[in-house]
Amino acid sequence: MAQTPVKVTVTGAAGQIGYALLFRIASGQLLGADVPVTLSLLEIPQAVKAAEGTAMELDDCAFPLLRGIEITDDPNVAFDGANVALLVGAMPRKAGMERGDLLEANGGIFGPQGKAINDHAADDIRVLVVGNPANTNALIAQQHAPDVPAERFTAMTRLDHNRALSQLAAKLQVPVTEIKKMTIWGNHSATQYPDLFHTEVGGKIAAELVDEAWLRDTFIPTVAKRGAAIIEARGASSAASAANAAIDHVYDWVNGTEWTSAAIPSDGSYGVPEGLISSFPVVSRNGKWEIVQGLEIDAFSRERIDASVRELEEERDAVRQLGLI
Ligand SMILES: NC(=O)C1=CN([C@@H]2O[C@H](COP(=O)(O)OP(=O)(O)OC[C@H]3O[C@@H](n4cnc5c(N)ncnc54)[C@H](O)[C@@H]3O)[C@@H](O)[C@H]2O)C=CC1
Ligand SMILES: O=C([O-])CC(=O)C(=O)O
Repeated sequence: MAQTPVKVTVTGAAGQIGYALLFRIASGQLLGADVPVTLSLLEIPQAVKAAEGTAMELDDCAFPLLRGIEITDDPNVAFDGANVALLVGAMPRKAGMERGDLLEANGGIFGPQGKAINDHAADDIRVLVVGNPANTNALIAQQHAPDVPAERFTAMTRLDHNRALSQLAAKLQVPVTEIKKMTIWGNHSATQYPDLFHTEVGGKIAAELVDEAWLRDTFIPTVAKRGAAIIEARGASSAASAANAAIDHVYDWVNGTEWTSAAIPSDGSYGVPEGLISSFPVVSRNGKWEIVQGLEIDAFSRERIDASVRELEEERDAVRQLGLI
């Protein structure tokens, strides 16, 4: 029997991440090479025409797995029956801004989209928030979707994870595939903590293979500030690498994976207040993210995890003050 296509809704479909993402979804890289999809593209009215242009190009690829494309400026239509929602549509930051500066500008987008997901999405909906500040936008969307299980709302720190893998691989002159158990903790922001104390390279702990000054003064800031470095170099924020990370996140969530990083609602593990959407070491089993348990956290790591979590609490309090949650 023909398989029912999976409906994937992408917001901000006419933006730069959208352009790097849609063709990969349609080619089967988001869910699997045998999973047919329909695409729903949500845009603001002034960008619908550009999204239509992208849809024409998608048609022109004749992707065997792509069973339909819908383009709309109405979230209630876009999320109707959606199985996967990639919330990308939001303003990107410019040179000199921190991601937190986008809180007010972008926060207002995610409440109505959360409500539309609540009211219209399929029962198995999975949501990945990419638009910044991603963790807190995910919290806003989740708070407007009381009927959807809270753990279906996640935010993207996979790009940070992949950046950390690449930086470490270059330092140790090993292929990225040699590196296991990399972790990003906390917020997708400059306070994030890429942790090498549980990372393994050839069976050895990565923190013991590099000197402490490099770890503290080069590795951590390079990973945490990579987004700004890309903006500085490219004149625009990361797009293809962000799309790639979104593909990695959803593919692994649906199909299962060993240790990676994802921002998911805290259950209180590792002292992260319950409910905050914070990055953790995770595995995916049976279509669900699970936090890796039982890790020892030393004082160096504790201080950095706490700082990033404090920032998440401040963002949560700020959006409360703004009446967004
Ligand atoms: N979590 C992460 O690792 C990363 C997050 N980002 C964030 O992703 C977001 C998108 O980045 P780009 O694609 O480069 O931006 P872009 O400006 O190229 O595209 C954004 C698109 O969103 C649309 N949009 C705005 N409001 C919308 C709404 N209410 N509903 C639907 N669509 C809407 C705009 O019309 C535009 O086409 C930014 O917030 C950026 O900071 C970017 C890189 C990495
Ligand atoms: O830094 C930005 O504004 C875009 C982003 O989130 C990233 O590249 O990590």
